Amino acid sequence: MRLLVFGATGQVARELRARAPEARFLARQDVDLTDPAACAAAIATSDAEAVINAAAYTAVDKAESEEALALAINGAAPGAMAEACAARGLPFVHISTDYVFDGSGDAPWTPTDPTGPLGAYGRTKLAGEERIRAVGGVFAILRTSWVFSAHGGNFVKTMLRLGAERDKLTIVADQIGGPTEAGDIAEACLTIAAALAADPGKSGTYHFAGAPDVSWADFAREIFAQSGLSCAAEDIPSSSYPTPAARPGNSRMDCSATTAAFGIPRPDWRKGLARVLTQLNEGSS
Ligand SMILES: NC(=O)C1=CN([C@@H]2O[C@H](COP(=O)(O)OP(=O)(O)OC[C@H]3O[C@@H](n4cnc5c(N)ncnc54)[C@H](OP(=O)(O)O)[C@@H]3O)[C@@H](O)[C@H]2O)C=CC1
Ligand SMILES: Cc1cn([C@H]2C[C@H](O)[C@@H](COP(=O)(O)OP(=O)(O)O[C@H]3O[C@@H](C)C(=O)[C@@H](O)[C@H]3O)O2)c(=O)[nH]c1=O
Ligand SMILES: [Mg+2]
Repeated sequence: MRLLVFGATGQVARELRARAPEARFLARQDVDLTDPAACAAAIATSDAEAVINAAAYTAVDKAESEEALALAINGAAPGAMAEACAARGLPFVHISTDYVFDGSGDAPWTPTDPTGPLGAYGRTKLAGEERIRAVGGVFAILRTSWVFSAHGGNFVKTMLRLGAERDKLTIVADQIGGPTEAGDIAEACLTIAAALAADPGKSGTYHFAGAPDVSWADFAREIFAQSGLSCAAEDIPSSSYPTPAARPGNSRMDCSATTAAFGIPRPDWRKGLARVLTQLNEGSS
């Protein structure tokens, strides 16, 4: 299937490139997502059979002071992409986030649960979702969480850096979610694009996160254990780690509809972590 992908350098985009090298990947210099008309034109002039958006504004704390820019990239651009896809009947796969939820309770969020973002990044990602759903067409919004890979900036690479410098780190233990390897997300996007082309009736909003659900502190301990770093992770509450953006406490996501519709189970992130650490040791970062 001929694919057009927005994004080339990000965590998920790089994993898509590794799995679908023949696809067309649009980097920032090809199409800037602050220009919705350029996003639409790239689709209108393409011979692609499906479109994946793997680009976004992902700086959670910085978004608090740059919400207009984040909204252009995470809201207006995906809306323009969805319209251009719908005009041509092309399946559109878009990635969203657990940060659209308010983090209350401890039950896994289902795709139809009420949203309530706590910060600017989550608000702008929700705006993108809402524009895509309003357009309709053939689409899947895939909400994922806590993405890591050997490339780019992510929690695993932060912990490897800090864990090599320090004997002990204090890590929040009251935010619970599913770490997700970017390679697993790329695979899911490719499967979903093909499934949507075959059955447009599968259009909708879906969840995809690695299992099991853990705290960031649990995640850090597994990173230190698997990498052999002798650094302790001490549990702290979020209140002891103030950040510009508030993050959800409960980021657990119910992924059962994704498994039912597309046959994709929740991947074990501990295996994904092992693969990423191997890649990093081989020096492919
Ligand atoms: N990272 C995470 O933990 C999570 C991410 N997500 C979602 O998953 C998706 C993929 O995220 P991830 O791979 O981590 O993203 P990254 O932060 O690794 O990469 C973001 C990508 O978006 C591109 N981009 C940003 N601004 C623009 C712009 N103005 N014009 C063109 N391209 C732009 C970047 O290009 P450049 O390199 O030029 O800056 C980069 O390729 C996003 O939708 C994100 O919201 C969901 C849950 C968790
Ligand atoms: C470095 C560090 C972080 N933390 C905490 C802060 C935060 O609550 C948590 C994770 O920090 P990060 O800044 O890596 O995470 P953050 O950038 O908020 O990650 C989010 O990114 C966006 C794009 C998403 O969509 C989300 O799913 C999620 O992955 O760890 C500590 O408690 N101690 C530390 O030493
Ligand atoms: Mg971050």
